[in-house]
Amino acid sequence: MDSVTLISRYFPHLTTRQKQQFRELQSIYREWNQKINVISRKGIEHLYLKHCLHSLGIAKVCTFLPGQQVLDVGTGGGFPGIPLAILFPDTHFTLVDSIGKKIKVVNAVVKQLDLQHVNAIHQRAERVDGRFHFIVSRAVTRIKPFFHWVEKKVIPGMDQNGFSHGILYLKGGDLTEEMKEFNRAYQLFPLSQYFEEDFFDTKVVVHIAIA
Ligand SMILES: C[S@@+](CC[C@H](N)C(=O)[O-])C[C@H]1O[C@@H](n2cnc3c(N)ncnc32)[C@H](O)[C@@H]1O
Repeated sequence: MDSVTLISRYFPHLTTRQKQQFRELQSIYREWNQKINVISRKGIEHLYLKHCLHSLGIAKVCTFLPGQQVLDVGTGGGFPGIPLAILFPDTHFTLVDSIGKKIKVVNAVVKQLDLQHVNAIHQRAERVDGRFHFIVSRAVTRIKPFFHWVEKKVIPGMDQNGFSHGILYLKGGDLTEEMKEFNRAYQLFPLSQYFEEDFFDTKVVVHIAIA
């Protein structure tokens, strides 16, 4: 199944421009990954399943609205921020990472895809200024320290769909211990309820409401 067919299967309303942007990602990452390693070799082979579709799991849980601000913490090569930004062209995205060369790759992707609603910053998450409706992330740290880094950066409230602002974190595997140390309410959304590939069997989105 080619790249866009996989994404379109679960997101059937993509525009021609969005399909083209997803299609272009593979060659852009292949080219940049030779200079600066941001995705493992295996990851590049499975770019659309393990990086793009996984990132878009967040979109199955929450539809970002025009004008909302979303922060991607520890974006690395741009995940989950870049696929989400392609899907939501009217939402503003800030992608941060503490490693400058990763932000260099993200900036190249942003430029090549002409994603004018995306801003990439070389910064530690704890030091980012600004306030956001949602904070997204994958594979950066445990939920408890992550929450302390970012909780004050969320604009408390609820969107017009009744979904609380807050954190949307992509996690996998057994979360029992990790969530036990986190003394706050949260909700888990298993991605297997949206995507049928085995890869998603243990994957979840953790939503921490800051209302
Ligand atoms: C394993 S990578 C994950 C990258 C990307 N989120 C993904 O899933 O492909 C973790 C990233 O988090 C970044 N990172 C770790 N601590 C950070 C912090 N305090 N502020 C900003 N970035 C951080 C690292 O530089 C690294 O790029």
